Amino acid sequence: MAPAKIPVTVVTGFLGAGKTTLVNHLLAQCSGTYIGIIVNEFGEVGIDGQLIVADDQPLIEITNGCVCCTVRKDLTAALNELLQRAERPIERLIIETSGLADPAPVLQSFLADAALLQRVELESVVTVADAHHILLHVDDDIVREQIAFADVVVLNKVETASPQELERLERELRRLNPVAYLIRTERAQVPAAELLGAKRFSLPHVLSIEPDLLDGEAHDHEHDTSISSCCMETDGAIDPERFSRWMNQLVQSEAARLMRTKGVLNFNGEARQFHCHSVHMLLDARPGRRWGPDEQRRSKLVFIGRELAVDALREGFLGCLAIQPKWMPAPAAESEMEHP
Ligand SMILES: Nc1nc2c(ncn2[C@@H]2O[C@H](COP(=O)(O)OP(=O)(O)OP(=O)(O)O)[C@@H](O)[C@H]2O)c(=O)[nH]1
Repeated sequence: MAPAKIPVTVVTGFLGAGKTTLVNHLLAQCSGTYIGIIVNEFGEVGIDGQLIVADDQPLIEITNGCVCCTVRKDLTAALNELLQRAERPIERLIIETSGLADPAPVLQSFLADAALLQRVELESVVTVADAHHILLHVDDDIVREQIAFADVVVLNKVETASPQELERLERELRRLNPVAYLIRTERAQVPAAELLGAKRFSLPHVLSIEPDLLDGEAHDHEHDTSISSCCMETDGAIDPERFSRWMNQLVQSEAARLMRTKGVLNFNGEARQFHCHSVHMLLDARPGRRWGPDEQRRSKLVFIGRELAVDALREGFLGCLAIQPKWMPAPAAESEMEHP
């Protein structure tokens, strides 16, 4: 008898919707299950790999592009690598796409790869929608595709919207996808049993949206090339007050251009990491895990947006160092990329 196929859940949704929060919540509920995780980030420097709490679970981070195009081959390679290097048989796979990924080519990677299809089975596509921001982006092709392809839509951050707004959002989501199972959540608190184990993926449904999906070469989606990312990194400790002041000002002054920041920070004198997020003007910072005794305490902050003022961002970030250099050095590392 052929071995059972490994169920795969694809978690998608726009920048900052709550995908990593959802993945962490699912992992926390499935501590007895050996789950392989692949996480893809838009920028060159990965942060999500550090934000996902996957202590004993195998995790591969794909950076340097968007999983739906430039690194599509990397996704298949990452899947094969996970399956090979796992210490014991993987029971389930979760793939978190970048917030700018078109889900169609991601699904294509599975459905058009005969060898992979022998081993894995798409169980469901879960799209996280941000109740606070979805209407800002709902006209973007990528967002519409993410919703249209969903088997489940998790309408997250519901505490930020009124009951009337939620009704309106749900009508909009239903218009884009009349068949998806819809769940309202705060902090992506979905019982794992509602998402994992329920086979909801429907090939006829995705083919009705993208008829040539099974044609391995087809790849006709468009990207918003005006969105780019850059990352600042430093080994110097960050002053929490300076940083908080700077970030608060930044998300307001750059509200039109800055869509997302996420970072892991080494705050001066703190034994724990600090995780900082902004989604447009919504700011969130909270302590993360303790730094390891021999771990290099490197701060990383990724910015995603339109026409990012990279020099000003770098200057602002270095201005948060606890010990200000006498001369302003180039940051330890800095990278920029544009959406292909
Ligand atoms: N207010 C509020 N914030 C939330 C909720 N769920 C998640 N967040 C916050 O939203 C921010 C983004 O959450 P993530 O889970 O990192 O979002 P993501 O979709 O993985 O983001 P990308 O990887 O950039 O696409 C974080 O600060 C979360 O703590 C929620 O229900 N309400």
